[in-house]
Formats: sequence, structure tokens, C-alpha cells
Amino acid sequence: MSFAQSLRQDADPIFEAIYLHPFVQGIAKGQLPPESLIHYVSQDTEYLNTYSKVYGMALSKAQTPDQMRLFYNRIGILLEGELIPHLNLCRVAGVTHDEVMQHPVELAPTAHHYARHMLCVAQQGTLGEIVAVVLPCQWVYVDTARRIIEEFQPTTEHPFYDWISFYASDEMHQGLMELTALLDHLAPGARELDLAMMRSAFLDSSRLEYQFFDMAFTLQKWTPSGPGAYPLGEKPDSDSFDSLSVRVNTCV
Ligand SMILES: Cc1ncc(C[n+]2csc(CCO)c2C)c(N)n1
Repeated sequence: MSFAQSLRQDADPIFEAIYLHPFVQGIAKGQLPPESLIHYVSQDTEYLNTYSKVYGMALSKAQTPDQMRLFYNRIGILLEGELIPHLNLCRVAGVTHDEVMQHPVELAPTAHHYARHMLCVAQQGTLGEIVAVVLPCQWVYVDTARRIIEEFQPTTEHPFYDWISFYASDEMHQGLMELTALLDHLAPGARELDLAMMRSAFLDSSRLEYQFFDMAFTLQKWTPSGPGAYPLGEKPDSDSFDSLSVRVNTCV
């Protein structure tokens, strides 16, 4: 079994829990509350900004021009955002993407945690650790979307057809294969300790993928009375912001 496959095997219970999570099942069955969809899109936009930065840090640690090109190309695609899936979620929520983007966003605890987890590994880790920390993001979405297609056979009438077909596409799968191939290329030259760090980065990101869906589903916020997801049209009350935890439209 390849190193990447062994990580995927270790994370299998987490991937299973992700598939069964109410947010993912809501995508599969075409039913999710609008607030959860909006919370997801606004937090995910920030997440993708961080993800681009992590690819930039991977580029700086790349060992060959081909590896540099891989990360360079991905940054270009990511900076466009994942517009197709995000537009799909906004449409179902009954809002425009522009409306969601107009509102300042405070990173919710899980999005905050996930961003810092990736940035910390990107700054301190090897190239292999960076690949391991970003890999669940792609693997979870490809596996999830393909499993939904297998189980539910959604047609173009399905409310989340665009979301599902975007992540189940051959292009997305190809991107996943590129990353697992790179990890399997790097693993044989890594020391035991580095391999353990890669495993831990992969498992933590997998758990955070679960938590990210949970954050959107439960409209997670820092404190019961503090700021969090707010309905569109309602400006957040800046006085109620906890100044220590607030990040407004930041590229963390
Ligand atoms: C929390 C969160 N995790 C994963 C994805 C999906 N995703 C983000 S970047 C990327 C691949 C780009 O190379 C994929 C599949 C998401 N949108 N949000």
C-alpha cells in the first residue's frame, strides 16, 4: 500500500463520519437551511484564501520546477475561488454571491483553527508535511461527491447538482492524484519522524474537514452572545464584537 493510501486508510472512520454528517447528507438529499449554506460560503471564502497562501509556501519549498509549476497552477485556479460550488449554495439559499461577499466575516472557531493549523504546518514543516496538510481537503470532497453520485444518482434537477458534479469531476480527481503521487514520491526519502508528522498533519486536517461542515451546520460562533453568523441584511453590531477574537475580512 502506498504511503498516501495508508493515510487514507487511517482516516477512514473520519471520512465515514463526514459522509454521514447532516450537512453532507443535506447536500446529498438537496435540503439544507439557508443560514447554514451562507455561513459555509462566507467561511469557505476565507478558507480558500488561506489555502492559496499555503500553496505559495509549498511553492517556496518545492524541490523541482515541475513541483513549483504544480503549486503555481493551483494558486491561479484557487484565486478564482470555488465559484461554481459557491454560486450553487448561494442560489439554493436564495441570496446572491455578491450579497454574501458584502458582509464582513469573522472567522468562526473551526475556520480559525483550520487556517492556523495549515499555516503552522506550512511555515514549520517539510514539503511532504504541507502536501499532507492540504490533501484531505481534496480527498474528502472528491470521495464525498463521488459517493453521493453513486448512492443518489443526482440529475441536473438536483438542487446541489453543480456542487456535486464540480467535486466529482475527472479534473478534480486528477488534481487529487497529482497530490497523492507527490506525497508518495516524497515519503521514501523522509525520516521516521517526518513521516509521523505527515500522518498527524493529514489526520488533523481530516478532523477539521468534519468540524468545518459541523461549524456551518450549527452556525458555530465564539460565544453564545458574541458575533457569529448573522442573517443577511442585518449588519453586525460592532459594539458586540469581542475585540480579541474578531477578524474582519482578513487573509489570515
Ligand atoms: C473546508 C473546505 N475543504 C475543502 C474544500 C474543497 N477544496 C478546496 S481547495 C480544493 C482543491 C484545490 O486545489 C478543494 C477540492 C473546500 N472548498 N472547503
